Amino acid sequence: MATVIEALNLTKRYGRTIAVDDVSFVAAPGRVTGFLGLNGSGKTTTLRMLLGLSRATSGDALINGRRFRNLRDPVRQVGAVLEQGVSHPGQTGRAHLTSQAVLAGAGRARVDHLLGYVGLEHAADERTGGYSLGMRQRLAVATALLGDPAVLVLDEPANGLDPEGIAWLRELVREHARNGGTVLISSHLLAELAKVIDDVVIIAKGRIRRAMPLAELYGSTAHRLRIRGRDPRRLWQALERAGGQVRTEGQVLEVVGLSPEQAGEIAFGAQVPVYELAVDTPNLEQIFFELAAA
Ligand SMILES: Nc1ncnc2c1ncn2[C@@H]1O[C@H](COP(=O)(O)OP(=O)(O)OP(=O)(O)O)[C@@H](O)[C@H]1O
Repeated sequence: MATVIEALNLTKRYGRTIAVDDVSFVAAPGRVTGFLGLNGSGKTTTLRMLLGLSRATSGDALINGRRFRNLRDPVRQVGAVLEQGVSHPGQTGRAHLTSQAVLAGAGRARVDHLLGYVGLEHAADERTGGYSLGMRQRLAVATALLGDPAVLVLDEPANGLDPEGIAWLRELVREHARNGGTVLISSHLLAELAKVIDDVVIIAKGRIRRAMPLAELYGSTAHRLRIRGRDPRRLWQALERAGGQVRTEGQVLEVVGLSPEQAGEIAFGAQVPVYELAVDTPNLEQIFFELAAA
């Protein structure tokens, strides 16, 4: 069955601090939802409530309509990679996975399959204390997948992964969603995250700033032009007269509020030869910082 993650007016207070303030969003099946926030914005607190590790002050965090603690067989429904994955350093990767497999009702064949799937087959019998951060992340991903859950909650899963590992993770996440699964993923690697997510939820100071498809977020953001001409001052004045908002980076003007066609015509009308005109496509990092700082 398709499984939805829902936060409904979720609030968490620690004394006078409101860590999470009336947060609502949905992560839908068949889609990858990015959860973005600066340090201290309330991401981890939200995810912990979702996973039954912390109790909401008010509101609800639901997986398929139920609170985590009311889920039947939670490890078969939800797999999670949280920061600082837990494995005993003296245990081998295989032993760790095998002990966790008992909880998930998974057999040895599944353990072997997952060790291969996450690329740890060669290190499976080494102690995890000797694993690199990236290898520990791979083991955490394997652990999350043990019960073959429809929902994956991944908090900074790319930590410590090399470029190959990041590409592997991207494919894993996309495939999970293609197969109808629900993925909620947080990462501070925004350019990478933008390649993998369908929907975006941005949280700042405990409150949701945006929750929408990524394409819609891009569409709602003003495109920025970069224009360089022979006489920047004259060009600036002409663009402003036509309603553009202009900033400058030395010789290059940054313009919001005009199309490239309009800017080109305005420059022509002002008799300023244009040497360069480019449209900056909105990028997640830029949009995020503007929203997170506001
Ligand atoms: N156990 C706690 N007791 C008191 N305050 C807390 C506790 N846990 C979190 N907070 C506060 O709640 C706010 C949100 O913290 P949270 O860890 O959820 O942020 P975050 O977005 O996950 O940050 P990071 O990216 O650094 O993990 C912060 O102001 C933090 O100091």
